[in-house]
Amino acid sequence: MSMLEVAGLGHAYGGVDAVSDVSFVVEPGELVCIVGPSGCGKSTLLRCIAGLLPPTRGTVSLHGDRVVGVPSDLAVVFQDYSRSLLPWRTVAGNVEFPLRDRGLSTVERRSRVEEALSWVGLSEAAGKHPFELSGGMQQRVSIARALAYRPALMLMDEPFASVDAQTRADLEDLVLTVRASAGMTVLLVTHDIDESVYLADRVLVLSQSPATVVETLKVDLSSPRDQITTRGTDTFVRLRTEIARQIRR
Ligand SMILES: Nc1ncnc2c1ncn2[C@@H]1O[C@H](COP(=O)(O)OP(=O)(O)OP(=O)(O)O)[C@@H](O)[C@H]1O
Repeated sequence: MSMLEVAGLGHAYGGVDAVSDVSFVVEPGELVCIVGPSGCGKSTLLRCIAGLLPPTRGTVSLHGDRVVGVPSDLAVVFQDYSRSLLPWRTVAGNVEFPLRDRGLSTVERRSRVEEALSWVGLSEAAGKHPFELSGGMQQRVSIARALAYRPALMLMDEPFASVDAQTRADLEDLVLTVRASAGMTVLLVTHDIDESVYLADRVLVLSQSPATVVETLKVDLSSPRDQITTRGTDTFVRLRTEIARQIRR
C-alpha cells in the first residue's frame, strides 16, 4: 500500500482555483520533492495533504485512510521556524512537547528527545531557549521535533528558504542522513530546482497556478550524495535542465 495517495485534488479560494487537479502517490521510504514556480499553489497543496485545509475536490489518503483533519502520524516542518517553536520552552521542551499526545512514558519521551537532538547535532543545546540559537539551529530543532514524533510521513514546506546558503547545504545533508537512519518517508516542497534534484528520489514538477503535475522525474543519482560532486554530474545537470524547461514552459 502507498504511504500517500493524492487523487484529483483541487483547492479554490473564494471560487478561484489555486490547485487544479493533482494526483500522485508516495511509496513508503521515498523522498519526493514537489517543485514549481512562485505562487503556483505549492503551500496550498501541502496544507491540503496535511489536513490543515479541506480540499475543494479530490481526496488525500495516508496509508489507505482518508485524510479529514490533521492525521496523528504526520509531522510538518514549516519555513518559518521562529513562529513554529515555543519561545518559553527549552530546546528539549520543544522537541518533547508533541510527544505528550503519543501516550509514551517519561523515559521513552526523554530517550526520543535525546536521540532526535543527537541526530541534528544539538545535544549540547538541549537546555537553551530558541532565542539563544541561530536561525539554522532553530530549524534543526523543528526537524528534531518532527523526527522525535516518528511520523509515518514528514511534510516539509520550503524548510530551508529562510537560512543562508551554507546552512541550507548543511540542512539538506542533514535531511538525507536522518532520513536514511530513520527510514522516514518525506514529501518536501521547494521552489529551488537544484535542491529538489539533490534531495529527491523523485521530483514532481508543478505548472503555473492553478497547479497540476506536468512532469514526474525519477532521480537516478547514487547515494550518499555530495554537495560538490553530485551537483557536478551529467545526470544532475540533465535533470535540472529538464525541470527548468518544464517550469518555464
Ligand atoms: N488564504 C488565502 N486566501 C486567498 N488566496 C490565497 C490564500 N492563500 C494562497 N492564496 C492564493 O493561492 C495561490 C497559490 O498560493 P500558494 O501560497 O499555495 O502558492 P506557493 O506556490 O506556495 O507560493 P510561493 O512559491 O510564493 O510560496 C496564490 O495565487 C495565492 O495568492
